[in-house]
Amino acid sequence: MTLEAIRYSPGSLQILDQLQLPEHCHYEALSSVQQASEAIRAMKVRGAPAIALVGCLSLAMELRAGAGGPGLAALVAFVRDQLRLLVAARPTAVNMARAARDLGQVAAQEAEREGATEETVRERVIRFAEDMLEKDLKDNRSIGDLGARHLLEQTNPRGGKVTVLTHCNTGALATAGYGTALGVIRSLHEMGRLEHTFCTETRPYNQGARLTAFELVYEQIPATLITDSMAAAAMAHQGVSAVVVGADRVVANGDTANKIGTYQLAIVAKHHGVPFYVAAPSSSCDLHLETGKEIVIEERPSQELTDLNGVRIAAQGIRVWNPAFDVTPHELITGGIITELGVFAPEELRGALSASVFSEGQTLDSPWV
Ligand SMILES: CSC[C@H]1O[C@H](OP(=O)(O)O)[C@H](O)[C@@H]1O
Repeated sequence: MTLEAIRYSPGSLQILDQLQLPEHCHYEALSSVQQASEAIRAMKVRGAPAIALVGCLSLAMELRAGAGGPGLAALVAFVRDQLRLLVAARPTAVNMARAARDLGQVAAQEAEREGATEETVRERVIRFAEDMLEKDLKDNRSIGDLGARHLLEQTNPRGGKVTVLTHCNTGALATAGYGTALGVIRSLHEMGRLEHTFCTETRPYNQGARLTAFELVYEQIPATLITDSMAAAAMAHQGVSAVVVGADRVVANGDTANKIGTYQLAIVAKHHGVPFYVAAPSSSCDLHLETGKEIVIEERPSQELTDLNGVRIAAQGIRVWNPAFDVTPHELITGGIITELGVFAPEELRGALSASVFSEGQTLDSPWV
């Protein structure tokens, strides 16, 4: 069994407080959108898919408790207002914005249905949010298996094992379970084809050292922790077969926003001829944006860089730049973009996804919320 970032049953939502990992496994109960928004902003829960799941399930909790209304129009307006609050919590990952658009559509469409009541609107939205959990887990298993098979074909035709380098945390702690890039590593391990994993510590939040290392040790997957600055040397001397990272937003031309440090990994991988993969569900793809230049990059508080476990490690008075993400140009994504629908070259993405990413009646430029 993998670790659970989210524990949900009708009427109960808990998140594993990832600020306390790996020392303490503390689950925090959430019962409102405001609480979820604050937990997401504080990065108690993080990871593009997990952010969307916790946000939507917190709205389900409120609706199950009878929030919103009275009247259908007021209820739909309430749903949309709550979703906007969640989308505003962290701007770079697209998953929450996509889920907000979809949930808003579900509420509005049900409210317009002949015979609709407040109860049926609440039920439709709750069910959509709950179904997201199972879909994410199913998508991640597809991403893991499709990515593992593609990576093996591209890097190791002789049937041996491969060594993969990954960045940040893209595992069970960033999703409903199994993970995206870490899902590929899990699938390689299950196939008996994983020689070793290198995980970068991923300063300044240390998702790699605190979360990915925790998941890999927990499941006894062979892995070595390295600093972000060791990645080039690892690719030069440690037999790295491929780099696989996650994504917060993949745009139409394949440019990808992901955790800060991803861009330089892609440059180093290119230099060493190491295939560079992005693993992400289609819900992390945003065909509304043409290139990565349009992606809003979140900047986090300077204390997250200057302090470590509440102790200041940087000189007082120094200025800080702390972007949480960077953008990797599509031409550096040489292995491909691994989704639950298949593995695509960046130039194939738009055609492959545009027919399937948008729900009925959505167009390429449908507004998010
Ligand atoms: C499958 S998680 C995708 C993505 O989210 C992480 O960012 P954060 O920890 O700030 O939420 C990281 O960029 C992962 O690659």
